[in-house]
Amino acid sequence: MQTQVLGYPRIGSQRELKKANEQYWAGKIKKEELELVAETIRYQNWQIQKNEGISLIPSNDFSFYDQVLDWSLTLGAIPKRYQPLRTNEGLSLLDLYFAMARGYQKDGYDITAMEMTKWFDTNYHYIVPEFYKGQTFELTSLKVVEEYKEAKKLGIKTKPVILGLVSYLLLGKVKEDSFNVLSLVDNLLPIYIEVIKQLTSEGAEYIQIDEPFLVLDLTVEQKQTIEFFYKHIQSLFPNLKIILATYFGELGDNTSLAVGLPIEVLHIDLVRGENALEKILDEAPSYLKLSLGIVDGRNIWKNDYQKSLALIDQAIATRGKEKIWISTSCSLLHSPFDLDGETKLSDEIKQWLAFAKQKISEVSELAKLSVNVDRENTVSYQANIKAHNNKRVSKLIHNEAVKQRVNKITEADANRLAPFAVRQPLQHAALELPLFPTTTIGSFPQTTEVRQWRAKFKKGELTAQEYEDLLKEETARAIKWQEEIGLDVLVHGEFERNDMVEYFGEQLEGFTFTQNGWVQSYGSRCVKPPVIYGDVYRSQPLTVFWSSYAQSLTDKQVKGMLTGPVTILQWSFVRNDIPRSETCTQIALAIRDEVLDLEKENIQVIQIDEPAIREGLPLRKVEWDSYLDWAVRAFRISASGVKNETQIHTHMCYSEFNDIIEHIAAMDADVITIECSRSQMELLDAFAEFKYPNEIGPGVYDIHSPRVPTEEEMLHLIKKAEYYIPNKQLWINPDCGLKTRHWEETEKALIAMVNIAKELRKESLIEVV
Ligand SMILES: CN1c2c(nc(N)[nH]c2=O)NC[C@@H]1CNc1ccc(C(=O)N[C@@H](CCC(=O)N[C@@H](CCC(=O)N[C@@H](CCC(=O)O)C(=O)O)C(=O)O)C(=O)O)cc1
Ligand SMILES: N[C@@H](CCS)C(=O)O
Ligand SMILES: [Zn+2]
Repeated sequence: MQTQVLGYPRIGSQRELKKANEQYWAGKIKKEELELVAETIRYQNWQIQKNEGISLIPSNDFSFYDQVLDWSLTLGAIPKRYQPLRTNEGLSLLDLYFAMARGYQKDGYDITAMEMTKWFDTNYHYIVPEFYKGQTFELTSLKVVEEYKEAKKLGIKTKPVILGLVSYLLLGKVKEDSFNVLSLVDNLLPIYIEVIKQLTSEGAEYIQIDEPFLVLDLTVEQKQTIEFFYKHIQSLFPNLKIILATYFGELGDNTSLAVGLPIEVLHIDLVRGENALEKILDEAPSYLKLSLGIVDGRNIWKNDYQKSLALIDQAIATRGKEKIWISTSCSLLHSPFDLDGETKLSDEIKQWLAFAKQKISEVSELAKLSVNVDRENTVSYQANIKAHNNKRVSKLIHNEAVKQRVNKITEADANRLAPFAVRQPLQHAALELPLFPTTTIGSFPQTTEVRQWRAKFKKGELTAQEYEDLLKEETARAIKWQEEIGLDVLVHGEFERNDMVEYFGEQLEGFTFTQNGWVQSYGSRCVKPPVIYGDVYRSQPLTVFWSSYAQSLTDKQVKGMLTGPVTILQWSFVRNDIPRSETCTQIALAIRDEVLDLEKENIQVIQIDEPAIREGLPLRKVEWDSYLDWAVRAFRISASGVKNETQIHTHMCYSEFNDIIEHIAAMDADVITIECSRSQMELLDAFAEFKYPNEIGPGVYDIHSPRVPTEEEMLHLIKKAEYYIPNKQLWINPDCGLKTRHWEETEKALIAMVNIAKELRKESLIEVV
């Protein structure tokens, strides 16, 4: 049986790439040292897969920052503003690449970064290609060819991975003029041909072409272009064996298109599209090989061999074993590296898990078992069955009280006492805030010191009291500084949190967490998603201590700061034995309890962050309503227990709102703060058109860049916001939390932001007079 892996985690088993990248950016190591780290990671990844006996190992799945940005550089899709860097002889292609990802503000240059957005419905972010009318392309980076050659030298004949032409175009954003992005196909095609030519002449037999858009709704023109592309490539390279990789969902109405393409292998995601197998087996022509993506690349649960083998058996019975490959559902980019390194997980839970390294063993084992007539008597099969049986009956997982509480939720539990129109004046009277109230989104810089205190505390080098005292000092400093600069609603700064989801996961029951289960979120930034293995509940307050402490230091309002149920769900590894909606409701009840405890402690403004609500939207539109119904309801359950006077905020970033605005409104938060500056306030369009009734804080500056915005820039954005939203509804705040920033730029930016609010208030007084 042939096996393949669609992609392997590239951050390194100990996040070596993250550390090396950050050192390179800080000028602490040379390019050669960074490249050596990268080479070592690639070598190790290939070796791990080879040792597991994977038949087709990917190359070009490594990336210094992001695979879509790699592809933009390969194709020469470099926005014009980077032209001065291209002609600067002191800068390498790698420097240009990092400048595109992160912006370039030094040596007299001030060039903004390219936009970043969510990779489908994952928590991974890619760099959005920018397209211009009539844009031309040129082969600029040969990374894909070089990495193929590098593996070949090591004796491994890989399958290079590239992004399909239509998916690449659809991932991008049209800039300046509005035009049909498919009009660029003719200009782009020659570069694809050139890349494939170079790869095949180096000996590449297989190329994996990723076309994830095939699991989304496509227009007729998009479908035709996909067909045209593959037919064209196959006519030019008749000996090339194309593996067409689709993932993150079912092919659905694109099935006949996909199975009819002139390709060698069609890869399908059987984790997300288990029910689609029959249709594909029916429709696929007999010569087509099917790669079954049976091992989940997006979760950490051990594969259920019994269930997987039933599907594999069905496929083999229909097509014969020569036509069936075994694979991961998608790239393992979304999985942590290696379970073996986890020494603190309970043995009971650990036996249910598999990280990337274990997942490739599963691919290999499944391939072997699928052709073994005596599989039931093998050690690997027996061990797998035993682990799953243990899980099914484990006392760790089920909690009757939680299930009963979920069943008893009433409509009233999901509704505030009075509508917003009644709540708003009560809140204004209670909070006495000025026009254009200023606030921040929650986190302040997580400095190296703060992270080191936590690391030392975890290693036992600081006592709990010492750690708490240091965090108290940091919080007190932040409160004092916010008071000094004149912010209206203060935050405690989130210094005690390692991450806005992991922190909650560490304290809630039904969750466990890992020591080293890092997954890349963007560039060098990683997250360690907690693991939800059982029914969730709150056994003790989660945040009350820090919010109350901060509130005790000031007469101004301090916002309580919580992560919402949908975001906790979305950014965790979620149990797969009950529907996600049920787990989400359990989390909502836990957060509701916390909201009520904060209110009891006289916290009058409480923010429940839901940045992931948009990202959780199913890829197919037909499934949107059902998701939005339970997701919005979960938020409402978490927020609705409070008095009318208590002001509930929510926050969202990286989100387009146009198509879900009525559901955002249905969340009924009193104030929503959103990331808005990079779209130059265009995101407000949806709120204006919908006549969104509640209050809004459109972000007035981009927090992802160290660049300090000028007062003029921010003022310009607020003036634009006023065009969309009446100023009585407007708040002034940055785009998102400031945890990734340094204090130096944070101070300058926020002082400027507060100044502008003061100016605007003066202006509005003059207007009234
Ligand atoms: C808002 N975003 C978030 C997303 N998902 C989340 N789960 N959380 C988010 O905040 N998705 C969408 C966006 C993505 N944005 C970000 C932004 C920033 C990060 C980030 O900064 N990640 C950190 C890791 C954060 C963390 O967990 N830190 C821990 C451990 C820190 C650590 O590495 N310690 C060192 C020792 C410390 C030292 O000596 O310096 C170690 O263990 O080796 C902590 O603070 O305790 C990152 O560094 O990548 C992610 C997503
Ligand atoms: N409260 C969080 C939200 C990030 S989306 C923060 O400020 O970091
Ligand atoms: Zn945010």
